[in-house]
Amino acid sequence: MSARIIDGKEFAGRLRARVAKQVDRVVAASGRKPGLAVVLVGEDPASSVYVRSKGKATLAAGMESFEHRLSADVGEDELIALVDRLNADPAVDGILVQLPLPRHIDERRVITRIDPDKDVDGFHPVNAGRLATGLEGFVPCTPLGCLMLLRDIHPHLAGLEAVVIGRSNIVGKPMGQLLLQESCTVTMTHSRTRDLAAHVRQADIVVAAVGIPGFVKAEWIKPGASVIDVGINRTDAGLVGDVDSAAAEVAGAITPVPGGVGPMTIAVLMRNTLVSAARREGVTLDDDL
Ligand SMILES: Nc1nc2c(c(=O)[nH]1)N[C@@H](CN(C=O)c1ccc(C(=O)N[C@@H](CCC(=O)O)C(=O)O)cc1)CN2
Repeated sequence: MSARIIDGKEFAGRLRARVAKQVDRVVAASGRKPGLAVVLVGEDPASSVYVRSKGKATLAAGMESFEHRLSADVGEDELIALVDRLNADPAVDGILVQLPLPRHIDERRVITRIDPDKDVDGFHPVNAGRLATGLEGFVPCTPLGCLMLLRDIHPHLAGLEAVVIGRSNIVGKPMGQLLLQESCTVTMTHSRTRDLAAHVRQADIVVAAVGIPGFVKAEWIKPGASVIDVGINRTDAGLVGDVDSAAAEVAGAITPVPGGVGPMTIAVLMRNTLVSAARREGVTLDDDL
């Protein structure tokens, strides 16, 4: 049996179209477009591509894009000063500092300086706490995108066994929280989990976010399970995920790499930016976001 291939690119396109349709509500209420500020430090080629894509997607949605490119040797204090200016700028609804940052900059200090109510990446500890306690805040884009794909496959997630592989603050931990909120039975695993295969074999849902090419083997997957592959690993063979490609013969549904989770990250960022602007301006949005 071959798995249904989950077309994240197509799903993301539809989400971006729904966002674009509702931007006018903020414009009508406030006389201004929602604004997203993206900060890139250095010239990492992949990060440069992602930042360019974010700028293009922001403009395509009818929102304002503010791009700040700083040299790789910028001082931490200078970066913090920029974040402070963006926090205070009324035209900016969302602030995103592209990661990873150069090693001389303390990523945590920068992230915690962003106003939590403009933190459309959902990385600030206040937003992590809001997610963990069920309060309204911002949820990191990649795991929220994964959840949207999963909800599409499983209209009833409650009671399903979910295994998350990876415990990063950006994907693994928030993914676990989101699945828990959906009443899944969640097992958090990582590279030091004993007998990972045994955990994965029990899972109706597997989310792999470890950053190791082909780490999750096809024979670990329960037949019919839904597999969300968050890995984007650059190898000699091109871009590959964290899940062995043969898993598509066993799973019920699986995300491809590329074209699966990746495009959802930027689409959800557009969604979070619109939501931020709507909250700040007291505008009500449709539930389909
Ligand atoms: N501040 C942030 N930094 C980073 C985030 C983030 O959400 N916020 N996530 C990643 C990078 N990222 C967005 O920033 C991102 C990664 C991948 C894709 C994507 O569409 N990937 C394509 C493949 C494109 C390629 O060739 O690389 C796909 O999977 O189809 C979009 C955004 C780390 N940093």
